[in-house]
Amino acid sequence: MARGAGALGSELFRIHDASVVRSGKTILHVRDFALREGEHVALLGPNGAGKSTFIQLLTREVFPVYRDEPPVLFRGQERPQLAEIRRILGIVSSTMHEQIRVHAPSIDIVVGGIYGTLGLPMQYEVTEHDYQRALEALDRLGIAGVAHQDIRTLSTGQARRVLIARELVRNPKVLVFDEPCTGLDPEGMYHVRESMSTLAAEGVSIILVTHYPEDIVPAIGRVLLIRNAEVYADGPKEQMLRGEVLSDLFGVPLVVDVHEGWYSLRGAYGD
Ligand SMILES: Nc1ncnc2c1ncn2[C@@H]1O[C@H](COP(=O)(O)OP(=O)(O)OP(=O)(O)O)[C@@H](O)[C@H]1O
Repeated sequence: MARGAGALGSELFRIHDASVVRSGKTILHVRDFALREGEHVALLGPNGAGKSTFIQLLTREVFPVYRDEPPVLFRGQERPQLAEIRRILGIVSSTMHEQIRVHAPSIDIVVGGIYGTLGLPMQYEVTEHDYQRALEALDRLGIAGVAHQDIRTLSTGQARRVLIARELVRNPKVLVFDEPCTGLDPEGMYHVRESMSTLAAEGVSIILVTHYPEDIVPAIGRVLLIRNAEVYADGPKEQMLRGEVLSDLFGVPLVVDVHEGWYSLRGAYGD
C-alpha cells in the first residue's frame, strides 16, 4: 500500500471487508484500507460513488454490515469513544460555510470550534486562553489579521480559512477536507489549497474528498479512486492521476497535465 512521504506514526484507522447497505443496495464496499498518523490521502471519484460514505465509516456516522471480525477499527479499537475520534479528527466542508449566517467576529467563530458551536457558546464561560488558542489557529493559516473582522465581510478564501482554523483550534491529528473548494472563486481555491499544503507540512494528516485532481496538493502522495460503491484503485498519485485511468473512472475522455507536483484535468475534445 502506498504511503505519503515522511515519518509516519501509529495506525489511526483500519477498514477490512466493510459493506454499507442502504435500501437493500450496497452503497460502499471497502476491502482493505489503513491510515497512519501523518499520512495524507485523497479520495477521488464521480458523484454518488461512495466517497462521503467512506468518510462516515471512519467517523462512525454510518455502520457496516455486521461481521464477526470488526470491519472498522480506530487505533485498533472496535468500539472507540466517539469523543475520542472527534478529539483527533476535524472536518472542513463547503456546507458548513453555507451555514454561517450570523454576523460575528472571525475569532468568535474559531472559539466556537472548541465548544462545538457555530458562534460563541451560550452555556460556557469563554476564557482568555480560548481566545489565545483561536488566535494561534488563525495565525497558523496566515489570517490573524482578520480575527476581529465580521466573518460575513471576508473574502470567500478568508472565510473558508476561518472555518479551517475553527477545526484546527482543537489541534486535530487528522483533517478531513470534504470538497473544500466547492463554491470558491480562484482566490478562495488558492488559499484553501495553500492551507492544506501548510497543514500537511506541519504533520496533520489530510484526508481530501474531491472530484478534481486540482485539489490534490503536492503533499498528498496517495490517491484512492472510488467508483460504483467500490475502491477502484489505491496507489501512488503518479499512477492514479493518469489520463487513461481518469477517463475510465469518470467515463469520458480526459487528459491530465502536471506542473511541479500540481495536477489538472481537461476534456480530450476531438482527440
Ligand atoms: N439512505 C440511503 N438510501 C439509499 N441510497 C443512499 C442512501 N444514502 C446514500 N445513498 C446512495 O449511496 C451512494 C453513495 O453516496 P455518497 O454520498 O457516499 O457518494 P459521494 O461519492 O460522496 O457523492 P458526491 O460526490 O455526489 O458527494 C449514492 O448513490 C447515494 O444515492
